[in-house]
Amino acid sequence: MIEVSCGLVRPRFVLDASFKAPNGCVALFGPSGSGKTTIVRLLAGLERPERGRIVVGGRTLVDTEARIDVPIHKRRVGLVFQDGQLLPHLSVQQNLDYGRSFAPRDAGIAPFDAVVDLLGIGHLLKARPATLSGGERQRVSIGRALLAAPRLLVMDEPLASLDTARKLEILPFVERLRDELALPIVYVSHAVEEVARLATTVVRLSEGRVVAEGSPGDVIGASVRDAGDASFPTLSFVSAKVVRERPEFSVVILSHPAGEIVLPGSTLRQGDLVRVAIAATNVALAVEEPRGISVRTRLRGRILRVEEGPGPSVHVVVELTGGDRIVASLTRLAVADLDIAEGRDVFALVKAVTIDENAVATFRRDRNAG
Ligand SMILES: Nc1ncnc2c1ncn2[C@@H]1O[C@H](COP(=O)(O)OP(=O)(O)OP(=O)(O)O)[C@@H](O)[C@H]1O
Repeated sequence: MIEVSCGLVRPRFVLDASFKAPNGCVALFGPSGSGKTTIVRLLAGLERPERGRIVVGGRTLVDTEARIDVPIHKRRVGLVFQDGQLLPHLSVQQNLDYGRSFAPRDAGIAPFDAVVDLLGIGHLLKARPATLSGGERQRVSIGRALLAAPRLLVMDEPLASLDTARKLEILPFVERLRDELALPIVYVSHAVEEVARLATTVVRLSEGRVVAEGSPGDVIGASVRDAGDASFPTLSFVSAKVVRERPEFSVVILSHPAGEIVLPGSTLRQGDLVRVAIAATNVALAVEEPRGISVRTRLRGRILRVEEGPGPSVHVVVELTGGDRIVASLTRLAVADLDIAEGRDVFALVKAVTIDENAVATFRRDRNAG
């Protein structure tokens, strides 16, 4: 469990944030200046709250009333920032050793080979940071943080400086930390697709306060419409299992009670349980089964409600056969022409190529499913 309840006042900013999240990956999400990095600094001990408490895994790091303030080097909080911050004059091996030197004696010998293996950096040990790609540098900085035997890993925009291909290279490693090492992670990001993929709990911040807290589906999914952040896309989350791999087309086929889902991607394997984030703008509706159409993903469902608004488009919420909801963004003209209304049976159509691979969460262990 990660519990934060902190207040502090700066000249133009007031933080008054509380959340309680089970172990897993807790994403701090919100617009610029909402207080994400401030919470990171409080967790790491780089800053002190004026009042409040921070408890991680039953260990109190801060309690202003009880005058507890565990010093930085005893917190066992590993930090990974956007720009890796490796020591340039040292090799990868020496950078990793430097991280290991922070591991407390009673933490036992950090499993160096296991960390190197987990992050796939064994072939880089002799290299200098300047000769690594951005993705490799981030893997090394994650390794350095892990070797200090942290009890909590805090990642502040760790992928922000990487392109899509490099992000796809790192995300599976972060998933392994979450699932295989069961290391609690606090993850800061602006990118909704990263949050959709990694988070087990999302804490949404606005102006120093927690405005929503819960599962990704609840906080950034279909059930909660935009709470004042216009740049925030409406996403739906659909969970399904990979039943077939079609490597010749670089796609996999998922089975959902409402129909098959085709996903681009080469890293998913048969049997994987995945949670796919689908943007409402990428969903179309058909009132009868379409034929002779290129869209492969055609999910059966029934319209739950039509969320009227003043603009040209509306959100139509569809309850899929067998569970999960999907939101389609349609013009009001289409809604009128097709007589789209509550209770009507429809097919939700999703073009596979519109699904962002970065937003597909894979759960190889059932405890994180859902
Ligand atoms: N050292 C400081 N002194 C005074 N104000 C600060 C300081 N650091 C940050 N702030 C202010 O605190 C507020 C919250 O900043 P914070 O960095 O936590 O936001 P954030 O959500 O991480 O934003 P971003 O996504 O842009 O990184 C901002 O208004 C910022 O200007």
